[in-house]
Amino acid sequence: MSALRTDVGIDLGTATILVYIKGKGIVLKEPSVVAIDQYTNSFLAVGEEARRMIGRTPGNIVAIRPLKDGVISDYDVTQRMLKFFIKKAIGNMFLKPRIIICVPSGVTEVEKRAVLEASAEAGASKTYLIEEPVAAAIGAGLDITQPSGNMVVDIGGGTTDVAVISLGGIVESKSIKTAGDECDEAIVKYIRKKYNMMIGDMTAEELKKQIGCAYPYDKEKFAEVKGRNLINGLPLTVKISSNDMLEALNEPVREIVDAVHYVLERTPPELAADISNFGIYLTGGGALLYGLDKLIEEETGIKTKVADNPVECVAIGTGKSLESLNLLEKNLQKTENSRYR
Ligand SMILES: Nc1ncnc2c1ncn2[C@@H]1O[C@H](COP(=O)(O)OP(=O)(O)OP(=O)(O)O)[C@@H](O)[C@H]1O
Repeated sequence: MSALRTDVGIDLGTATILVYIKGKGIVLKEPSVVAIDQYTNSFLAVGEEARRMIGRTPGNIVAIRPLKDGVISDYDVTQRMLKFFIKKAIGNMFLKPRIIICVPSGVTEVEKRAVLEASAEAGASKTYLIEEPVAAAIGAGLDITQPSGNMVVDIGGGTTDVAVISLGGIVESKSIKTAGDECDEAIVKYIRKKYNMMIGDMTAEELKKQIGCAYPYDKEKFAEVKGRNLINGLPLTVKISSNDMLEALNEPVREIVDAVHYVLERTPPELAADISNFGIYLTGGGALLYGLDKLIEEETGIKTKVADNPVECVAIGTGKSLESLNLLEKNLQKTENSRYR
């Protein structure tokens, strides 16, 4: 019977949800967004379709991200969303799956419980939690089972997790609520102040992906951005430069670099020596911000590398940990669903 059981790994991210099925790999990757009709409380759209509705909905419809800031801010919606994605990814199973879900390293016991309950409600037979930096390190291809220090900086939508991992566990870490979303907000604020123009979060995110940077490009880049003129209320188009982006993103980027320093300063010397040999690995979508690796390398003097497939690292790591559930057992918090029924 056990051969029929499916093991599922989920990266329940604030920006993206990825589902990994043992033996198949990543089968689903969608924005963690739902559009809800407030009159009926029913879901109108989930995932990519709902993301396109952000900032464009009439009064009775809201497009929300229930996991904003790396925590479950709307429990009921998260639960329904998780259930929807699990069903979409695996269909109706004969045997209920075992599920490993990734959570940011700073989550509270209450938030962990909320994730476990949501998973149970979504049909898991057993749910295990794995801390995001551990999954990110495994996904980045680091051998964390050895007694040597590995540093991972996972920059997601809502949180940045900086962690030093050795022997499969976190030795030192810091989780801050500054990541991709804060960068988008910083861009919105900067453009409002400098150009008297209001742009939406999605436009800011596009701009960040196009010409955003944490370190100057060799050759300055430009992009046109459309928004609303705050003085006369009319549509406006402005040409923005990558140097604008550098200035706009200075504060959130600085907070991320400071978090790396904070963890390095508290890392035991033997492990710090390992990190300076092996380097720092950046994972998560935020790792794709141009020049962040260069900046961290310059500021710490330690070789810094963006992992392959940074957006998928956590899901891949969660998936790989399914293969060695027993080995990682001590880092996983096991919960029988029956406790929550
Ligand atoms: N090319 C890019 N340049 C800069 N940022 C990017 C790029 N591609 C994606 N991002 C950002 O990465 C973030 C999403 O990353 P990811 O999918 O790893 O987050 P998450 O795992 O859902 O969030 P969290 O770890 O906080 O739960 C978004 O803020 C997105 O704008």
